[in-house]
Amino acid sequence: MQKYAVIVAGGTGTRMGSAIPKQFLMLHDKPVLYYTIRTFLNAFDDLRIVLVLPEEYIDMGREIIDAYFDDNRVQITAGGETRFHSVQNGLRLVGKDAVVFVHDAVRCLVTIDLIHRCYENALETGSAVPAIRVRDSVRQLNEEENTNEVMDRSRVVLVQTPQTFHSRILLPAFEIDYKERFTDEATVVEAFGLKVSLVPGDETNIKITRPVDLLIAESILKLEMQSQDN
Ligand SMILES: Nc1ccn([C@@H]2O[C@H](COP(=O)(O)OP(=O)(O)OP(=O)(O)O)[C@@H](O)[C@H]2O)c(=O)n1
Ligand SMILES: C[C@](O)(CO)[C@H](O)COP(=O)(O)O
Repeated sequence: MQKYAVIVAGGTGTRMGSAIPKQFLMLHDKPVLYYTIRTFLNAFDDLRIVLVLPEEYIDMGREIIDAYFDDNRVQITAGGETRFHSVQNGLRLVGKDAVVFVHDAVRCLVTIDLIHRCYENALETGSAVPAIRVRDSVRQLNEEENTNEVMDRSRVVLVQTPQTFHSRILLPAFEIDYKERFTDEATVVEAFGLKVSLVPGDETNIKITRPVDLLIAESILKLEMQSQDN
């Protein structure tokens, strides 16, 4: 089975507030993007990457690929106005009979185990959406009455990437017109009329969104590097 990872790095990182988009910030001694690409390439020898970048950062992205990776395995394309549009652009380079991982470039601590778990589940059921349980109590805001009420947290999960699908599901699903609720692939596939299957995500598979996330990622990476040394 062909395997593609569409790695979306087309955002500008407004919540991070850095001079360059967060996917290019340094984590330890390499750009955030480097770790994401490395893990996917190491997960399967025959996996190809479609890297989606902001138009104005394509040269910077290409420099990272040239410096660290086999550029025969990585294709670059330009992103769009929202994450949905960036995924749509990336999917144009994906083959028809394949398993497709769609992954946030800024979830750079993704593990090979999680990628394999998603692959196996997508082969079996057509989809795999990683998710973790919530640790905090959860409340719902009722805007109309300006009130709030507790929710049953055992019925709530936090959704991660790589969201993984057979291309025969994902490609037609992404022909749909954009809606604001399409914050991930699962919402698009559901709008296409299919259910998605959840798999256990990883606590450490965080999305670097705000400056504090970069500090957390740095600490997790340090721990991982220490455990590899021992
Ligand atoms: N038009 C966009 C917007 C986002 N992304 C990517 O989608 C992932 C998750 O998005 P998010 O964390 O929201 O990144 P940004 O949009 O860059 O951040 P912000 O919302 O703070 O501006 C990131 O890897 C980001 O680069 C993308 O490819 N194209
Ligand atoms: C795809 C995602 O990472 C799943 O949790 C998330 O929906 C991306 O959201 P963002 O607002 O674009 O960061």
